[in-house]
Amino acid sequence: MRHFDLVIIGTGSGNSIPNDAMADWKIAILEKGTFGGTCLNVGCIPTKMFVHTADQAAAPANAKKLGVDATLDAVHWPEIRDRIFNRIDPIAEGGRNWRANENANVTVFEGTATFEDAHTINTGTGETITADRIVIAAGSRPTIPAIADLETTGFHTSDTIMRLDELPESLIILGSGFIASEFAHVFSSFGVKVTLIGRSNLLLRHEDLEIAERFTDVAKQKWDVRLQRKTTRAEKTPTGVKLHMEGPDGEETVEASQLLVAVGRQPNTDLLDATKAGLELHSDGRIKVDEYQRTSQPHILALGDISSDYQLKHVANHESRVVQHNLLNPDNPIASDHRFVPAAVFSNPQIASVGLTEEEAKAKGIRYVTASQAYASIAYGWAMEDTTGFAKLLADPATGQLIGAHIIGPQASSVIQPLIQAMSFGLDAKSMARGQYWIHPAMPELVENALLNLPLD
Ligand SMILES: Cc1cc2nc3c(=O)[nH]c(=O)nc-3n(C[C@H](O)[C@H](O)[C@H](O)COP(=O)(O)OP(=O)(O)OC[C@H]3O[C@@H](n4cnc5c(N)ncnc54)[C@H](O)[C@@H]3O)c2cc1C
Ligand SMILES: NC(=O)c1ccc[n+]([C@@H]2O[C@H](COP(=O)([O-])OP(=O)(O)OC[C@H]3O[C@@H](n4cnc5c(N)ncnc54)[C@H](O)[C@@H]3O)[C@@H](O)[C@H]2O)c1
Repeated sequence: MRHFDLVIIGTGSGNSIPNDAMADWKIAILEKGTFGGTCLNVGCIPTKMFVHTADQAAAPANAKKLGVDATLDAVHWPEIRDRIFNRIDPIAEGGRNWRANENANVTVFEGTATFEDAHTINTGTGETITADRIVIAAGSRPTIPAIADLETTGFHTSDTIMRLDELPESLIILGSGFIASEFAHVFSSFGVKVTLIGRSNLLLRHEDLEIAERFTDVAKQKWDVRLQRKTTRAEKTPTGVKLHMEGPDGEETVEASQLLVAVGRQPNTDLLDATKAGLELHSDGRIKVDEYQRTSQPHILALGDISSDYQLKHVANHESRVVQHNLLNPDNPIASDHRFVPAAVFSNPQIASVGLTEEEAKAKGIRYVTASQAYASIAYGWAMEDTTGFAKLLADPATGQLIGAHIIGPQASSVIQPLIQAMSFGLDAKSMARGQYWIHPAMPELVENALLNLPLD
C-alpha cells in the first residue's frame, strides 16, 4: 500500500495548498469530478461571466428613462456559453495537467475517495493509500428536495443549467436564495420568462429584512414571483415541465420549458464515509473543525463548504491559506478569521453585506444605531436615475464602530469594500467619513453619506 505525507481530497480550494515549501513531501490529490472544483467550473466564475453579459443585455431596457432609445436585438446563447466555457475548461484541464504531470512529488487519483479508517483512504481508482496527514476540501453539492416525480420529470441544477443547448422560452426556478436570484437575472435579461418559487414570504430572507423586502419588491416587478408555496409534485409535459403547488390561495400549477432547482447545497461528507475516520459532524452533515481548521482527528484538517459556516469562495480560500500555514507550522498554528465575512448577490439589483443584520443585532441584545442613504439622494444616483437602491449601516453609538453594512443597488459588491475594510481594521464611522477625501461625484459618496447619517453619541 502506498503511503503519503499528505493527502488532499478535493481540488477546489484544496488544490492551492501544495507549494514550494512542500516540494519534498509525498502528496496525493484526490478528485472525483472536474479539476478546480465548484467555483471555477460551475460556480462563481461562470455565473459572474453570465451575469456581466446579462447586465449588458439588460441595459437597453434601462436606457429609456435616461432619454435613450435602445433595443436588444439578439442574444446568441451558444456563442455566450461557448465563450465562457472555452475560457474556463482549458484552465481546469491545465490545472489537472500541471498537478498530474509536472509536479514530481504529487500523485493525482481521479475517483471518489472514501475513508476506511482515520489514516486509510480508498481512492476510488482501485488503489487504497495511507497518509500521515489529510486535508478534506470536498465541498458541497446541490440539495435535491423530496418532491414527488421530480427525478422522473427531469430538472437542472447550477451544475448543468449553464451548458444548456439552447435558451429556453421559459424557466421555473425553485428556490429563493443566492443561486435563484442570480440566475433569474441572467435568464430574464436574455429574454426568458422567469417564475421564481419560494417557501417563505421573502426572497433572500437571510439578508437584513429591509434589504430582502426591497429586493422582493423589485423582483416582483420583473419576474413572476410566487412565495409561500409548497411544491407537491412535478410533471413532465410535451413542452417541458409543470409544478403542482399549494399556496395562500389553494392549489395551483405553473408550467415552463425548463426547471432549475436551487434550494441550497449540502456538504459532500456522506460521499466520503467521513464517520469511518472518526470525524465529528454537525447535524447538517458538515465536518466539525476548530479555529485552526482541525477536525476531531488532529491529523485531519478540513476547509471550505464541507466544514465552514459559510459557503463562499473567499472564505474557502482564506481557510485553505490557514490550513497551508498550519500544515507547515504545526507548532505555531494560526486561526481562521471569520469576524467580518462579506457576501454579495450578483443579481439585479446587486446586494452586498457584511456583519450583523438589524434582526441579528436585536436578537443579540446589543446597543446599536442605524442609518440609511438612498442612491437616489447622491449625485451619481441622480446620474443613474436609481430609485430603489440604498445603503444601511449599523454601528455602536458609543464607539462609532460599524457592526453591519448592507447595500442594495448598482455595484453594491464594490461599493461595500471600504466598509469591510473599516470593520476589519477597527476604523470608526466618524474617522472614516471625515478622515479622507471621497471622490465627487462618485458612487462611494453613498457610503460617506450613510456614515454621516449615523446618530452616534
Ligand atoms: C452557482 C454558484 C455560484 C457561486 N457563486 C459564488 C460567488 O459569486 N462568490 C462566492 O464567494 N462563492 C460562490 N459560490 C460558492 C463557492 O463556489 C463555494 O463556496 C466554493 O467553491 C467552495 O470551495 P471548496 O473548495 O470548499 O469546494 P469545491 O470547489 O466544491 O471543491 C470540492 C471538490 O471535491 C471533489 N470531491 C467531493 N467529494 C469527493 C470525494 N469523495 N472524492 C474525491 N473528490 C471529491 C469535488 O468533485 C470538487 O471538485 C457559488 C456556488 C455556486 C454553486
Ligand atoms: N454570489 C455568491 O456569493 C453566491 C452565489 C451562488 C451561491 N452561493 C453560495 O451557494 C449557496 C447555495 O445557494 P442556493 O441559492 O442554492 O442556497 P440558499 O441557501 O442561498 O437559498 C436556498 C433557498 O431556497 C429555499 N428553499 C428550500 N427548499 C425549498 C423548496 N422546496 N421550495 C422552494 N424554496 C426552497 C430556502 O428557504 C432558501 O431561501 C449559498 O448559500 C451561497 O453561500 C454564493
